Amino acid sequence: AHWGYMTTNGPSTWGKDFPIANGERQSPIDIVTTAAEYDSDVLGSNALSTNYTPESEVKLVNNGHSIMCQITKKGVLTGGPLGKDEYRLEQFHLHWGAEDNRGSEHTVDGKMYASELHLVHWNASKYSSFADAVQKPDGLAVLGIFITPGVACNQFKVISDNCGKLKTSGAEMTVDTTLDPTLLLPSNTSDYWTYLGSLTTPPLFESVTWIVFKEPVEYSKEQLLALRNLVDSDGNHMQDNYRPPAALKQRKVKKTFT
Ligand SMILES: C[C@@H](NC(=O)c1ccc(Cl)c(S(N)(=O)=O)c1)c1ccccc1O
Ligand SMILES: [Zn+2]
Repeated sequence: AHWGYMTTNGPSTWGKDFPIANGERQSPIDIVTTAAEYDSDVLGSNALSTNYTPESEVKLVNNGHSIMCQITKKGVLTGGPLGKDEYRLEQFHLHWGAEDNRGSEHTVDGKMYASELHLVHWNASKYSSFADAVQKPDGLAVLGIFITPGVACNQFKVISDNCGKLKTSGAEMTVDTTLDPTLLLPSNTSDYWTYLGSLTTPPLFESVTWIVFKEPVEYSKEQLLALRNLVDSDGNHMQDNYRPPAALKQRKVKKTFT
C-alpha cells in the first residue's frame, strides 16, 4: 500500500518499505533548547544568506501528501552551516494538523506548532540536479519555518486562495502572479537551530542539512483551514501530514543565538 499518514500506512509503518526510517540521522527531531550548542563559527564565518528571484508565475501541485510550489527561478541559499556551497531552491511545501495544537514536524521542547513550511534546496555547487543530490549526505538543505495562527500572511495568499482548486491528489495549476519566497521567511533569519538529518517523507534519505528558524510566522485561521480542506491520494482530508520526532542518536543540534 502507498505510504501516507493514516494508521494503516503512516510513519510507524514506513520502516517496512524504507528501512532507513530507523537510521542514525532521521528527521524531524525534538529540539531541546537547553541542549543545543551555541556555535559562533556557524554564525561567525558567514551568516546564512538567501538570494531568491521572485517567481513570475506560481506552479502549485497537490502531490497527494502535501501542497507543493515548484520553483522555476534561480534562488540561492548559502552561508551558515552550508559554508561556501550554493544550494538552489527547488520547491516548498507544508505539513499541518487537523487542529491548531499540532501539525509541525520539528518540535521545540516538546511544543508542536500548527504547521511547518519547508523550503527545499539542493547543492548546486557539487551536484547537477535535485535528483542527483537527493541521496548525497550534503545534497540538500531545508529551511524549516514554524507557522502559528494569527494575522494572514499575504505572500501565502496565492497558495491558500487556490487550495480549493487543488482539492484532489494530482491536481496542478499555474497561477499568473508573482511570489517572492523571501517574504515567506520570518523577519529574524539570524536565529536558528541546525543539525544533520533526513527527508521527513519517504524515501527518508539522510541528505538534509536542516536549518529551523526560531521565530514562527503567522497564518490566519482561514489560511490554515484552506490547507485542511485539501484531499490526499486516498481521498481523505489531507490533515496531520506530519512525521513525529525521530531519535536524536549521536547528533548535536547547533544554535546561532545565545
Ligand atoms: C511528499 C513529497 N516529499 C517531498 O517532496 C520532499 C522532498 C524533499 C524533502 Cl527534503 C522533503 S522534507 N519534508 O524533508 O522537507 C520532502 C513526496 C515524497 C515522495 C514522493 C512524492 C512526493 O511528493
Ligand atoms: Zn516537508
